Amino acid sequence: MWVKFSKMHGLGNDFMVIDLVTQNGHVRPQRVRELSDRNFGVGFDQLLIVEKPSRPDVDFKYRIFNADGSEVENCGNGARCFARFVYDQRLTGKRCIKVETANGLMSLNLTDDDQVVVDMGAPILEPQLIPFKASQQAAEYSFASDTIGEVTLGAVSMGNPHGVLRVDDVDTAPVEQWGPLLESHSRFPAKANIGFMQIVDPHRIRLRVFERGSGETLACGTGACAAVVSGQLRGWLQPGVTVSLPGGELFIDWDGNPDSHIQMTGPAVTVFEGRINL
Ligand SMILES: N[C@H](CCC[C@H](N)C(=O)O)C(=O)O
Repeated sequence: MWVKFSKMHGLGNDFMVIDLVTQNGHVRPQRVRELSDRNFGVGFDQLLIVEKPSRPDVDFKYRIFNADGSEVENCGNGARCFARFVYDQRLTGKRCIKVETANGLMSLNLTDDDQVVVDMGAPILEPQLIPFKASQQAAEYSFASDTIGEVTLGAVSMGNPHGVLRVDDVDTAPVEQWGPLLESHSRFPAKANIGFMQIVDPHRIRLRVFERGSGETLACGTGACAAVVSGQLRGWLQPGVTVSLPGGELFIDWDGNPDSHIQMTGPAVTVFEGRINL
């Protein structure tokens, strides 16, 4: 089934975006893996699918697939590109767009200065909902890893699971070595995205993220939210944080109340359009 697609990115975290509202197609994990290949396919970190919503008070359904073909609950950088895509493709004339994901509802707002503000919802901190194996909820957890030794991290879900480690310098952090080990650690029954966070000051961090199902990416929106939540809960950060990722900067605003929603602000860029046999 030939379909049109857009190739987009949010700070270098790159996506293939397909409208299955006006086009027909079915997503198969094996085909996702083929298309995500940067030599034999289009190449992307995630595939984003636009579908008709399942409820009348929502504009679209937003589905996300990692490069390995796994379908996941949320993608922050993808949400900004989703909003830009449905507006530019004239699937909606709205600049405030409500979408449903596997994690629930999100509001996406296209601003006049070419940014996108996303209401990312409230963080999920209860271990069993992250999911993370722990006897009780805490701001950080320490446990032994056979290969790494003692590990201390924060555990936060933004609909998708994240582990957040503090490091002195992201440039020398063991992302390639520890990322895959912690991504698949038994304490994360659904695996996890692993963030390596350097505290610059109470309103600025540097961050690298080894993403579940895609490896290290140039930016991770849910990872930025998880890192800011973890940093504030651990007393290192104050509300209103600029997150500097290898691909650029996001602004993450959370007042520290566990029930409060997190607002993420950042860019979304269309690189090219194409046609592909899905
Ligand atoms: N790899 C993530 C999904 C994409 C998240 C990331 N690209 C973002 O911007 O939030 C996971 O398996 O939960």
